This record gives sequence, C-alpha cells and structure tokens, in this order.
Amino acid sequence: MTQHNQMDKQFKTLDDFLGTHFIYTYDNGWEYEWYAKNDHTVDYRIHGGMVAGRWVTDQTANIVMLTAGIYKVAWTEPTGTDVALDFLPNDHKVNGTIFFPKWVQDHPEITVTYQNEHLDVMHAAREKYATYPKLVVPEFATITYMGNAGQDNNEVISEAPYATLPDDIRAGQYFDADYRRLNH
Ligand SMILES: C=Cc1ccc(O)cc1
Repeated sequence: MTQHNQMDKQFKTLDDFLGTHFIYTYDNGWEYEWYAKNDHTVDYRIHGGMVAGRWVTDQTANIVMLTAGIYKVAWTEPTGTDVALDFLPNDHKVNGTIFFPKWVQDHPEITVTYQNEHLDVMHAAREKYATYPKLVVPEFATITYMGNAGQDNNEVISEAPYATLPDDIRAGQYFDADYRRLNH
C-alpha cells in the first residue's frame, strides 16, 4: 500500500498546485475528483450528484493563482456547462459555481459517460435541447484527499468512476509509488 494523501501540504506557488489531484465533497453532497493536469488542462470524475458517473480528460481551462495558495480555475464545456472553481487547499476548501444549460438538468443521463468519446453526442444535444434558463449551483466543498500526481499524468483519471474508487484512493490502494494505477 502506498500513501499519497498529502493533506498537510502547504501551497504557496502556482507550481505547488499544478499536478495536484483532489477529491472533495460539496455541501450539497456532490462528490468530485479533479486533477490540475498542467497550466491549461484539467481532468475530472464525478462520484456523486446530478451527473454522477460522468468523466472527462484534457479539458482546456484557465488556471491562475490569485494570491499565495489561492487558485482560480474556469472553463466552458462541449455540453455548454460553465464552471468556475476557487481552491483554498491550505484550508481544505473549494468554492465552485457550475452553470448548467437547461438541457443538462432535464437530461443529465446524456452527459453521464466518458465525454471525450462522445463529443458528437454533446454537440448534438446542446443544439437540440434548451439552454435557458440555466441552473446555477454555487457551493462550498471540503477537500478529503490531495495527492501529488505530477503534471501530465494520464493515469490519474483513466477509467470510469465506480462506487469504492474515492475510498480506494484515500486508502492508498489505487496508485503505486510513481502515481501509476495499480490495477489495469
Ligand atoms: C462540470 C464539471 C465540474 C468539475 C469539477 C467541479 O468541482 C465542478 C464541476
């Protein structure tokens, strides 16, 4: 068993943030896993909430440090969903706002997949169904895991979410010493 959980890490620079792998639970109960892959790319997997089961790799994002140890990340998705996240990793907190088009609220199951392999489906759905009124979800989250995955590690988010995955990661049963997946 390898213990990667670095909940005591102190974040100061942008470089401290890039390459970090997080799991957090929003106050509304939604559990998300998210990886700062590099200075313009994010991967994530959704374990609980309206679109649990969805996962995405290589999403382009804007990532900046606002002041020492506080980071802002924002992007727009092929579904038309917009996301703005503020990370306060030294306080184990995130504040996220998700702006869902109406169609994702009405048909969440369309988005619950490995999006990268179904971009055509997302593009068709965003044309076919309603965008407005948007569903705005502003929530604080509590970070339950932080790991140093290193940048551009394609094994961090590399399979579909399953029920025990967050617990397996937190227990140190998912990655080896080089932050590669143990079970392929
Ligand atoms: C819709 C994606 C998304 C990813 C991470 C997060 O914390 C909120 C939304």
